[in-house]
Amino acid sequence: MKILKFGGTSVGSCAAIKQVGCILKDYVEKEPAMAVVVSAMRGVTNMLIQVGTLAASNDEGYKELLRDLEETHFQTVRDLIRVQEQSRVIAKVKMLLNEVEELLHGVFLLKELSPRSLDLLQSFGERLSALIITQYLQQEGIDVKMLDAREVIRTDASFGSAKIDFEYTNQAITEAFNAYKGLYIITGFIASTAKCETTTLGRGGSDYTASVIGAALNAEVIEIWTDVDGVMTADPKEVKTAFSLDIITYEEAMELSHFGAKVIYPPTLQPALKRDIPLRIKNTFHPEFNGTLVSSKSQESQYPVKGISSIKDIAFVSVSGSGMIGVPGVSSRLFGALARKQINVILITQASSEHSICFAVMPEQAALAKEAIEEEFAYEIASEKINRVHIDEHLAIVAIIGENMKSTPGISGTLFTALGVNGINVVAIAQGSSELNVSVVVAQKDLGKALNALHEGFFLSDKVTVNLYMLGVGLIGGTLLDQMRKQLSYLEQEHALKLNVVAMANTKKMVFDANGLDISQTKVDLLEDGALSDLNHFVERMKEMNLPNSVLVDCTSSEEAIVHYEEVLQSSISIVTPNKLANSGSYADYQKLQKTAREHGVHFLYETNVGAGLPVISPLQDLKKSGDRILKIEGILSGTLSYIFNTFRPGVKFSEVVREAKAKGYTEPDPRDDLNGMDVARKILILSREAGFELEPADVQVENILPEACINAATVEEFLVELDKANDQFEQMIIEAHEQRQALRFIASLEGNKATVGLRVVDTSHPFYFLSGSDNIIAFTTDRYKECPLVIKGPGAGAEVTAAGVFAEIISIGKYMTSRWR
Ligand SMILES: NC(=O)C1=CN([C@@H]2O[C@H](COP(=O)(O)OP(=O)(O)OC[C@H]3O[C@@H](n4cnc5c(N)ncnc54)[C@H](O)[C@@H]3O)[C@@H](O)[C@H]2O)C=CC1
Ligand SMILES: N[C@@H](CC=O)C(=O)O
Ligand code: NA
Repeated sequence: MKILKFGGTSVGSCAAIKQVGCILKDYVEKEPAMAVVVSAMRGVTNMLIQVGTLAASNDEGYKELLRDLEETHFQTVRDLIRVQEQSRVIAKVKMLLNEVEELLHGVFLLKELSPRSLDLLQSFGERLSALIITQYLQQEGIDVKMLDAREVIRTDASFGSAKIDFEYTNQAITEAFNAYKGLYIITGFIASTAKCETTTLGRGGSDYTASVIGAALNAEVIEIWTDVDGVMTADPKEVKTAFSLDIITYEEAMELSHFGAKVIYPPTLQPALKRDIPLRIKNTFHPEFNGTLVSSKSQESQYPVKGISSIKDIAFVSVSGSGMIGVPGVSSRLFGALARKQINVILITQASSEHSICFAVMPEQAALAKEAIEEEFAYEIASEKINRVHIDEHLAIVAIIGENMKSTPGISGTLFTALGVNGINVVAIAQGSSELNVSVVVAQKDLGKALNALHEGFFLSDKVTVNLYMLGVGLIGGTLLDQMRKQLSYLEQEHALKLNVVAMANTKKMVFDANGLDISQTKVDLLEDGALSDLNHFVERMKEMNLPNSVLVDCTSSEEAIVHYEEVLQSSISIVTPNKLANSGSYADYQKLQKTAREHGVHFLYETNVGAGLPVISPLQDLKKSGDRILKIEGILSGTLSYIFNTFRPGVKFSEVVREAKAKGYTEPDPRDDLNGMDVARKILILSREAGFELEPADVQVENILPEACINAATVEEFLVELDKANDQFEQMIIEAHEQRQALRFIASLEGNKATVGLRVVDTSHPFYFLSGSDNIIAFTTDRYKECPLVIKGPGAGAEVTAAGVFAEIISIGKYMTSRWR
């Protein structure tokens, strides 16, 4: 025998009831013996309570609400029942509703809704739905009969949450099922006293009905049909990657439901559980899916943790003081005082120092808890042996749950790593001695991030999602977007790395989507409907979204952007950037960012600051880390200036070559930053710092090659016009060099702690003579590379290579995140 229970959403509309009909039709062919318990239509119980409350407060408005209630049911009949049968069924429904009307009229006159009347009033929800469903199923040719549970389930008169008389009830159920071998449609939630007064069974009442009937008939399984795919690994509203579990134990179900999984309410299933009757949670709207089996059997599973659950809002109460150490009876007095005030304690922690006891309660009980404890310990508080009670609010509890945790080492390692790398502070920890549940208290604002980080750590360790905030989608950012678009599915399939662009901004617009923007669209389309760009808001939103594994990708050249770096790193968000400004300001600022990133366990990566996509900074860092000493750095660090002096020849206009470099995407947004040596100065400054020298910007000697008028031009266009006028001056320089078989090279060097940048003349014997395109060349002379320097050479500017360098660093963060779980 199978017992099926359909909850409110499963019978909440005409379409849903039709769906139930399909499921049952399918079942009756294969499963001759079964019974079906139904809840009231979705929202109806609440409406009944509301209408009763209005009537009791002598508010005529109850009549209108009653009409809505009538209409809901009439409309369902009209939608489900064939026209020629409608009036007959509507008459039956109307008879029940007339009773409701009479009852409410009495409540209205008496201005009182007693628990007894409320139970009777609520019973109509199930009686109406069972009636309509029975009529519908009969019309569809399914042989069914309605059973009003009040005929078989007997309770005491504790209205609202009545206690069942199992002896009578079990007997009555058996007799009812002996008398009729077909399919019963049974009202959930309601019962009756020996004096035929209607009662209800309290929270989870329809589940309880199914369980009581299942236990009485020793059912083979109880199927709870709802609107989700069984019990999920986490709340899918919070964790998009949550998935449903095949099998869990009663205890796991119990723990999960205690911490907020609303799918079932196991306490009401006790009668069935006592008889070891398994439950299956199924989705009415996805019936072919197997759902979750809840039974006494624990199954070997690839996941030691079965689910992650939470309580959104708790208050954390701390009682501390020297007078607690080694004094027996303190906790008994403490919890006794709470119990007397009916305060429910959700979680308790005590450090072995015994100096404090902390516990969590619902926020609405916090003040009462404080009062109760301060009253109980008034003497100790007055004599300063115990401190005043301290309450922390806006906290939440996250719990990992699973029977197999007890036999699996490393669970807490994963738990704290997942929280730690995402900058989530753990306020308190509690683990039951059964090791079935490990709970941590965290700030409420971190709850979503904590759930996602833990879910990733325990269930998706073979796939990591990195959330990207893209600031600046000009040449480099736009190219990066193009490159990512092409690689998304490859990275996901071959490298278990999902890149989620959750925000994008340029100077004009900004857009956000925590689920990930659809980057198959162009940046123009994506930004079209965005809000007006505002960097402060952008950073605020980043913090509010509070997503795990977050990275800011700053592809601007903006001074305003770097102002936020410290705050971003402090929010446990990594940064990847080609923007050189942050590392080329004051040494103190440079150091501060390095330190902040280290302290918060996040990455600050900027390989593209020097040599674009060429590996320059990381090899230098490796030399330094492995104990080498940097003696000298010499190089051509500007792709633009390299291109210009590799291309510029007598007879060619200098300003035209500059325009070409700009068109090829080598230059800074303002090419003067290249030509005035600033960009190169920044790069040698960054390299010097990476090499261990504490240089300030003013320590770099820069020889500028631009005429004054070019420097002073108001816009890039005006600058290019001015540059046209200076062509002769550059022509003269190149002619002289060519005559000597020499080349012009813009060289940066660092020796000791002296850094210079300027235009030099080199002959064919110089290693920098033979270069082409946008080549950079960098020579490191070190203790280990003394005779022959370590040389890195290759294209050092351009959109594709730079974006690729940024992309590589994003991937390296993803890889690091994946490696955490392996
Ligand atoms: N072109 C190259 O070969 C290389 C460039 N870089 C660096 O890459 C960065 C980007 O360069 P490009 O893409 O050429 O610049 P770009 O001017 O084409 O794009 C900059 C983007 O940043 C946005 N932006 C600027 N300020 C902003 C603000 N305050 N708020 C929001 N958005 C803002 C702009 O709207 C634009 O989308 C620069 O820092 C540059 O130094 C680094 C290595 C090589
Ligand atoms: N404008 C820069 C771009 C790379 O940093 C250059 O020309 O090198
Ligand atoms: Na580089």
